[in-house]
Amino acid sequence: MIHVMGAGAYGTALAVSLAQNGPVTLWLRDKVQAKEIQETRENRKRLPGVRLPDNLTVTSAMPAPKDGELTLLAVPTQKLRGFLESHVAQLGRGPLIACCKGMELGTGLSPTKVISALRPQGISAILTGPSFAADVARGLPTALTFACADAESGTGIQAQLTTPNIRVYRTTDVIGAEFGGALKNVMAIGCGAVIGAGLGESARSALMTRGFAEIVRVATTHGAQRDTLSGLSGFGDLVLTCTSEQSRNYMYGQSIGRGDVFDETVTVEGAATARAMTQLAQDQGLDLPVTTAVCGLVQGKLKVRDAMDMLLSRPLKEE
Ligand SMILES: NC(=O)C1=CN([C@@H]2O[C@H](COP(=O)(O)OP(=O)(O)OC[C@H]3O[C@@H](n4cnc5c(N)ncnc54)[C@H](O)[C@@H]3O)[C@@H](O)[C@H]2O)C=CC1
Ligand SMILES: O=C(CO)COP(=O)(O)O
Repeated sequence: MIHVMGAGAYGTALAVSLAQNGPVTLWLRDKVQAKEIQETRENRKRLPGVRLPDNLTVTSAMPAPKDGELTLLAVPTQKLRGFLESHVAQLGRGPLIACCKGMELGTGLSPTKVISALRPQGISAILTGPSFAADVARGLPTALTFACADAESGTGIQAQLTTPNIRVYRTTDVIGAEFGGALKNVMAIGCGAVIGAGLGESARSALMTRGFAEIVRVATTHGAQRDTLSGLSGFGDLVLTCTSEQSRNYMYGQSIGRGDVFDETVTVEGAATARAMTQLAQDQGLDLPVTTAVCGLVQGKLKVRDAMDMLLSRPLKEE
């Protein structure tokens, strides 16, 4: 049995795909909604048009995972601490696998660090990489990174997370996987803003590339390996998110660029992460020009043109 916590778009999609291997429980906090999804076999709110397989059970009763059973945490990064504070005692001693991308506002902590802070014993790991929920749920091919500091346990979990349409690669570089996944969303907001403001695709390419250099710089400063950042969870997800209109971060950026209002209920991880990383950069004396510019955009303190001018007028240097 695999347990998935959070029936948002991604939690539901992962549950659907994993159910190809065996029984899965999908937990959500709202009793009425859980009953409706379990009965209609569809998560109309978050993942419309996808029929849930028979061996996927949707419930609002918190399951009690047995030792060794995997629990996937698919709530947004900024909600992870609150979720764990309420439920960590019930989750047992099995591996807890974050399926979210971001850094926590206020602490600058990554998802696995938040998990370890609330449950110091046991494995905390992360599943990340380029994949839209709708693609995963429809059985389209995807490749993800599973990062677990313990190589032996990681190998076993990698096999359990692999499904007919999700090919899972393994790494022990948790820091690299988490920084790549968190910061690609920040860059996607910036790229969306560039396109929304009509600055052109050449400008977007410049921003993506310099954004990637920034991700590598900050992540390696924190101990990440370059290879991880060039892989699925870094470069791979950056490309997907900065170029696809399926991405909420990218579309949020576009709305900033156009000066439109964006639906505040939509999950946009990069907005809080830009603020968390800008704070971290200030505390640690790091230079993160793109992230800082995106932070200015999401806080409404900068216009896209001014942000671009700021980046373009920095001192000239070697690439
Ligand atoms: N949607 C996608 O295509 C992908 C999403 N992700 C990541 O997955 C994570 C979740 O995103 P989505 O599922 O798309 O978001 P979503 O907005 O579709 O759903 C979030 C869910 O979390 C639940 N939730 C919020 N706070 C909670 C709490 N304290 N306790 C229990 N449940 C809580 C909400 O009720 C909602 O159902 C994010 O970090 C995102 O970056 C990763 C890859 C793809
Ligand atoms: O992380 C994602 C794709 O890998 C989903 O991106 P958005 O959260 O921007 O929709």
